[in-house]
This record gives sequence, structure tokens and C-alpha cells, in this order.
Amino acid sequence: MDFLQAQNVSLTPATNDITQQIQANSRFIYYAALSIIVFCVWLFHPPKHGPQVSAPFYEVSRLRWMFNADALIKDSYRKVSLLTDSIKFRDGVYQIRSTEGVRTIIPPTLVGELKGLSEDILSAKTAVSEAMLSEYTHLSADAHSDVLTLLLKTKATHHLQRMVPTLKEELQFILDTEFPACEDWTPFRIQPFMVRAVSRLSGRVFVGSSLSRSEEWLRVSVSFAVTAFIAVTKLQFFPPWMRPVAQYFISELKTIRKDLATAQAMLQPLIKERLSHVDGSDQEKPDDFIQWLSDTLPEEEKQNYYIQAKMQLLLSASSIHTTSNLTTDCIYDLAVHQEMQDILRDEVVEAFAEEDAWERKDTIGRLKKMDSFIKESQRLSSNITSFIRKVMKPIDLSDGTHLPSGTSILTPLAGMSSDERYFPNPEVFDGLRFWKLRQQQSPPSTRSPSPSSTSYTTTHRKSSASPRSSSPATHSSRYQFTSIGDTNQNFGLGKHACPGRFFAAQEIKIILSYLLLNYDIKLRDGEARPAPVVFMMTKSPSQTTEVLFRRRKA
Ligand code: HEM
Repeated sequence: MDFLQAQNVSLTPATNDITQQIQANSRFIYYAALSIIVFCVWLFHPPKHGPQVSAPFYEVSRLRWMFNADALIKDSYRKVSLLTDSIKFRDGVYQIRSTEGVRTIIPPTLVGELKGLSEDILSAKTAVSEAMLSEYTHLSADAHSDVLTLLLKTKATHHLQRMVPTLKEELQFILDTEFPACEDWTPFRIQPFMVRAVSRLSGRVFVGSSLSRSEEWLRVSVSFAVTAFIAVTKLQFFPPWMRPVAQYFISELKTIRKDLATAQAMLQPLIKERLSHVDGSDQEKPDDFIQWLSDTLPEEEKQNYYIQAKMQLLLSASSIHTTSNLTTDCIYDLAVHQEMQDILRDEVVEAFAEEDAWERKDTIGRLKKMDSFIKESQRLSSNITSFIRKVMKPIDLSDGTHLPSGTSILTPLAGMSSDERYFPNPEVFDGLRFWKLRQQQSPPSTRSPSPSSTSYTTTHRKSSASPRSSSPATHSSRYQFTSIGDTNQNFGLGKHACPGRFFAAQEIKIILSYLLLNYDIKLRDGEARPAPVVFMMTKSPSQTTEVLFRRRKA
């Protein structure tokens, strides 16, 4: 008995260990087998054929579409047609077919015929909703998307101009608390810092100072887009018929719901308090997105805190990563192109020379060389495609292409950004490229128009992008960072072009000005410009590269 007990005592933990190991191993084998099955289904399930578009096909593997889309779009844009040698893809419509489905690619020469079409003919909302699998992720502003756009167009840009001094203070605070002292050259991972800096600055305008410095708010607003992106990517591994079941295996969908609940819980007391002051109080209303939205929502929705939470998180998802990615890319380009630091710093010093410069509305508008630099950085680093749309009613293009309803379209942003007809020496980074074009077009004394008056044409049916008309435009505003056009689709095109671009421009310029005034920037000796990370149609700057900063002596 003693022996047995002793055996038991000594064997039980060992047996438990073995049992646990077997359980762990079989769990591992189970998940590995499941993953392999899902991966094979994903990789080999037959392509969706989609509606019959009368344009040549370019077949690609799903892996190439997913991990090498940058090269894919550039190659296909330049390639001679598979059907007839005389047609170049870049001026004609073509289709890319991968197991993901068929995408019809519209060249810059024809996009002008589409950009003015109404939502019931060519829908951005349906295309985005399908791409984001909103049915499962709930990533759509639904009926409120027009309100979001309207508030950004009307309120946010002007508000930001008023907020420049506050934002500068906020930036200074973030640098003081989260940036190394940099008395000598100090390596620092700039990408994660930029995400925090941009979300804090944007947060001041979106939710006001009481929430913008909250770590919990920062976490939710930053991670929402990332979680959603992972959820969409995971869901895309499953063919559509499997998704109603597969959704229950995707933990990120639960996280999205939890984040929405957290955001709602944080916003609710704030909004309640504000609503309680509405009657009879002569207190000045706060000037932030919560308030603008609250004022705009119909009476029956004013206390719907879920709507406020969802809109705030969608706003963060549209703005934080896009803006912080581009700011990071600008820093990488500044570190590589040392000469641009002096040029831009001189411009900043001049613009901010007067004592009240940070308070003055027109100071940021004077940074035209910086404007050009940011646009050039964006040209070489931005996403791979643009103008994602779904054809809702059949469209016939002037080249004879018929687009039946149901056609999913994209434009080849990476291809046109490297098209030498629109950007001579496209592979060369020329920080003053757009500044020089502006100089050719307008007398040096001309002040840049305010962002809200920057022109963009949504009504032209015909494209302005024919190679013959591709040389300098008749209007210098065409070369501003925030301008959009048929060959300039970094912010999209038409009615749904990014309404937050003026806001982004202000934020990026404030950050770059402040960093240039206070720091020298470089990469380690011999280090090349960090390569971007390409995943599907997105391109983002390296998250791990360390840039060296050194505080400038006064
Ligand atoms: C460098 C930064 C940014 C880039 C590159 C960018 C890019 C884009 C692009 C390509 C689109 C799609 C346009 C189309 O399909 O025609 C878009 C839409 C949108 N962006 Fe931005 N964006 C940036 C910053 C922002 C910011 C700061 C905000 C908010 C403050 C914002 C809010 C939105 C919204 C709400 C939409 C949807 C508009 C609609 O569907 O009508 N974006 N953005």
C-alpha cells in the first residue's frame, strides 16, 4: 500500500505531465491540420468569375495578389496586353483575376468618366463595405457616413487651423514625455511614436482634452483599425459560404465589440453631462467632434451613445494610421535626403520668424516646399490601388468597355505614381518636384489658397489625364499635397475623396516643423531607406527601423 501510494505520489505528476503533453500535442495537431485545411481551401478554391467585362485578363496567383501587390500593379500597368501587342494596359481597362476574385482596373485616362457618377450608379459605400466585410465586422458608418464626411469638410479643417497653438503645445508635451533627450545622436523607433503622437493630436480635436490623454482611449482608438484589419484578413481566408460559421472562430470580432463597448462607456458620461447643460446654460459649447456630431444628430439619436462610439472609432480608423504612416515616411525620407532638412528648416524658420506665427492662420500655408516634400514622399510610399468602387448600374466607357453591374473596380495608384509621362524620372525622389511645378505656374508672391478653397473637379466627365495633357496644369493648386486629380489619387477621387486630407496636412506639417526646428535626423551610416511593408493593397512604413535624432543647439 505504501509502495502503491508512493508509486501514486511519484507517478501522478508524471502521468499528468504526459497526459497534458499528449493533450497539448493533439491540440497542436488539431489546430495545425485545421489551419492547413483552411489555407488549402483559401489557396485553391475556384476564382469567382464576376460579371463579364469586355477587357483583357491578367491572371495572378492569390499569394502574389496578397504579398506582392505593389510589383503586381506596377508590372501589369506597364505590361503590353496579353491579347494584342498594340494595347498597353496603362491606357486601357484590364482585369486582374486571382482566387480572391476579379478586379477591373481603370486607367487614369478613363477614370474622369467615372469620378462624377452618383452613388446609385457607382458606389464607394458598397465597395468599402464589401472589402471590409462590414456584414461581420460592422465597420461601416451606414446611414451616418454622409454626416461624418460633412463634419470633416465643414468643421474639422477650420477647427484645426484655430487649434495650431494648442496642437503645438500638445506635441511639445508628447515629445517631452515620450521622446528621448537626444543630447547626442540617439536611435529611436519613430513609427510607434508617430502613432501615439498623431492619435493624441487628433484626439484633441475628436474628443477633447479630457479623453485625448487617457491611455485607455488611446489604446481603443489606435487598436480598433488594427484589430479590424486582422479580422478582415482572417475572414478572407474563408470562402464566402464558410464565413457565417467562420466568424465565430475569429477572436478579433469579439475584440471589436468589446472596444466599441469601452468607447461607449467612456463617451457616455461626457455626452450626458453636455446634454444636461443644453437648456438654459450660457456656458460655451466645447469645440470638438463629439459636440459637432451631437449637434447634428436628430433629437431621437442624441442619446444614442453607440452611434457616437462607432463614429469616433471609425474616425480614428480612417485617420490615425494613414496620417502617422505618412509622417513616418516623411521622417525616413528626411533622414535619407539630408539636404532637404536644411531646405525645409530654412523655410520653417522663415515662416515662424514672427512672434505670433504659431497663432496665425496663414503660417502653415506658407510651407510650400514642405508641402511638396510630403507629396513626393506620399507619391513613392502610398497605397497600391485607389478609387475602390462597385458598379451598381451598367456603365459604358468611351473606349468601348462595358462595365456590367456588380463589377468591382480599382485604379492602379502604384502604376500611375511611377508613370514617367506624369512624373518625369519617377524613380527619383525629388522633394521639390511639386514646388517647382507650382513655381512654374504662379508668380512667387502668390499665397497658397486656403485648404478649403483647393480645387478638385468632380464634375468633369472627361479625363484630364491623357498623356498629351499630362504636362503642367493650368492651376498651381493642382500640385498641392491636398489636391486630387486623375493622375493624383492618393486621397481618392470624386465625391468620396478623403474629407480628412486638409486635417492630415495640418497635422503632418506641425509635426515636421517642430521636429526640424529642434532635431537633426539621420539613419545609421550606410543604412538604406527602410523598405515598406506590403500587404494586399496597403503599404506601410517599417515599424522597427530606428532613426537617429540629435537635439539642435539653440
Ligand atoms: C495621409 C493621410 C490620409 C490618407 C492618405 C487618406 C486616404 C484616403 C483615401 C484614399 C480615401 C478613399 C477616397 C476614395 O475612395 O475616393 C479616404 C477616405 C476617407 N478618409 Fe482619409 N486619408 C487620410 C487621412 C484622413 C484623416 C486625417 C481623416 C479624418 C480626420 C480621414 C477620413 C476619411 C473618411 C471619413 C473617408 C471616407 C470618405 C467617404 O467615403 O466619403 N482621412 N482617405
